[in-house]
Amino acid sequence: MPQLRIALNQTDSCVGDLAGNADAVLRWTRQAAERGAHLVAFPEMMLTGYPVEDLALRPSFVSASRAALRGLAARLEREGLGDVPVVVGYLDRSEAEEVRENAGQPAGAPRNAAAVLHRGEVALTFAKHHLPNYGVFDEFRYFVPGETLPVVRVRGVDVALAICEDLWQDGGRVPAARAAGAGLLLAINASPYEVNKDDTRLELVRKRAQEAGCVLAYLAMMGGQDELVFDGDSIVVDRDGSVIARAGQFAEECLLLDLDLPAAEERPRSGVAGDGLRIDHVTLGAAPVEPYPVEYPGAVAPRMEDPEEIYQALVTGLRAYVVKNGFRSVLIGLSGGIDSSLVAALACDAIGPANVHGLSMPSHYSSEHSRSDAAELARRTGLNLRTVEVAPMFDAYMSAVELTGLAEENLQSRLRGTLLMAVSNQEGHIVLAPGNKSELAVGYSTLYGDSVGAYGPIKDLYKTGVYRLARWRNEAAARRGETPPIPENSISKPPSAELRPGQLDTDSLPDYDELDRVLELYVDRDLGREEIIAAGHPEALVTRILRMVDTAEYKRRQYPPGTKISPKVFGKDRRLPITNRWREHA
Ligand SMILES: Nc1ncnc2c1ncn2[C@@H]1O[C@H](COP(=O)(O)OP(=O)(O)OC[C@H]2O[C@@H]([n+]3cccc(C(=O)O)c3)[C@H](O)[C@@H]2O)[C@@H](O)[C@H]1O
Ligand SMILES: Nc1ncnc2c1ncn2[C@@H]1O[C@H](COP(=O)(O)OP(=O)(O)OP(=O)(O)O)[C@@H](O)[C@H]1O
Ligand SMILES: NC(=O)CC[C@H](N)C(=O)O
Repeated sequence: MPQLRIALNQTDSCVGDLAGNADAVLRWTRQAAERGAHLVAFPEMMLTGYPVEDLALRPSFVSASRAALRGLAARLEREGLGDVPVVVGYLDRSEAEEVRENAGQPAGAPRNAAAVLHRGEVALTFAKHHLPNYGVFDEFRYFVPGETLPVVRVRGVDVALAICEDLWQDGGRVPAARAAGAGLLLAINASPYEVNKDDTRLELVRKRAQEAGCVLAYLAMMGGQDELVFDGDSIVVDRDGSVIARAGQFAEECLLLDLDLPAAEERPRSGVAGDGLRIDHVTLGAAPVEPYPVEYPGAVAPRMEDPEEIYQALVTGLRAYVVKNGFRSVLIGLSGGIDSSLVAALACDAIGPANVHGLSMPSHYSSEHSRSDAAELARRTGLNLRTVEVAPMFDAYMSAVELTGLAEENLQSRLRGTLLMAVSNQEGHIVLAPGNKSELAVGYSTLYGDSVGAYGPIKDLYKTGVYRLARWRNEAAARRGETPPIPENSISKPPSAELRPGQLDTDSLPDYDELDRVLELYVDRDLGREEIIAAGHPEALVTRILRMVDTAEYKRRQYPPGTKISPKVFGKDRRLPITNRWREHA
């Protein structure tokens, strides 16, 4: 049986940074080649970053991506790496020639593509066959599908290739790989993180390997792009579905693996492999390979439990947003409450406490513990804290305009928002918005007040989840013998916006346990009022919560982007009209 040493590079890339991403491909390829790899692979759209959204519609960007691909092939050859085939995702457009073969595709339409680079040339290109068009994906808007089954023969093994969604939908490249007699199916992916999705992916990959009848290598992207986090977790499974190797979560790494694979038939199969996919077969001349001293049998990296996994996803998303947008530091309004404290802990873990700045902004109604808990948080984490009193500004406003009730309450919040933006402008930190998913759902925040900011690290985490993660982070620190970052009082005291004397969240909202249970059904599962009541929730409560959610759409639209961790983040996953007279409730 021929042996193939594959290098699955579970790497990060940055959207639009063609030069930087090409450098990364070169760097990782060199390392893999030095370790004797026969086939090197990178994630979906590695060269352009993923998702490129409407950049796909800009011909200049498509041309630049194609040029970068050719440049990369030439560079690999120049640097002595040309003999190792490299599979890399990029943005392409359909060619006139292919249009004739794939009847109906418009010439020049963008393609979510990948190429095999070898000996200075682009040896083979292909496009994703199944395009995802749900949730955060809009690939029908951008791409035309590929209609081939790409197969490369490397050291006597036929390797069929696929891109992400090609595995998620039935038919297409998976059965075609079997029909073509492939010895390995290599799928390159950019699969956004969601809670429990690692389990779904594992089951999917096992099932598809059995259907394809060969070893399946699932290479995942790692990193973050705007609201999306890519958690890594590349997997290789045998044809019977058993796991051979699994990479770590939330880390860039090369999964290097020796595989014994069936030798390809002498004459490559040709024609249509199934589902109308034409086999596009290329035999790559393999370089003579020196016997290599080390073996790479494959290992399964340990899995994280849920709270740790979610916490790491939030850290990864926040770090990626800050760093990729060219910032070094963040600014947070610190109230001593649980939301801003958790955001501060995440920020300290993402970019280091020296780069985290907190502003305590007490007003007339702020409690003493709002100051002391913020100070304690700073002491525990080492972040930079300063205090700016809001009261004098508030008094100046109140002497200029007559404000009462909510207008007066919200003024404090807006003064804080203005202060945060002023310090951001002055010192160059980006402001983090501390709103959680429960607050966003029911509109429990002040427009241009506590909702100001560039990024919302916990916007997809319900309040009950905020408590869970805060406790987990403190316990994890204690287990390691470190100081737990979040003051115990911030976790145990009742939540309050502190905008009027003695105000508590429970004055305006149901108990968070109850609220979050209903929100999960309405927001995340799209159930209607009757179904939610039938699930055992009191009618009056359901009506009240649904009304709050429905009337807060305008606020959510103005909320900053933030890390997606659920299957339904507010924004791309859940798009509702603002002007909307449909109500579930009477
Ligand atoms: N459909 C629509 N499309 C566009 N705009 C719409 C709108 N409906 C109202 N509006 C506008 O929205 C305004 C009302 O929204 P907004 O000004 O936010 O004020 P509002 O939602 O009335 O009050 C803020 C709420 O957030 C609570 N809260 C909780 C936690 C923390 C904080 C904090 O600030 O620290 C606040 C606070 O206790 C209060 O209940 C209206 O004055 C109107 O101009
Ligand atoms: N005294 C304050 N100093 C600085 N920032 C404040 C102050 N009061 C409120 N804020 C800002 O407004 C945000 C909204 O307050 P909110 O009460 O919703 O959150 P929290 O105080 O962090 O947590 P909790 O809701 O559990 O009390 C805070 O997270 C914080 O960023
Ligand atoms: N990039 C893709 O095609 C991703 C779609 C796929 N269903 C996933 O979430 O993993």
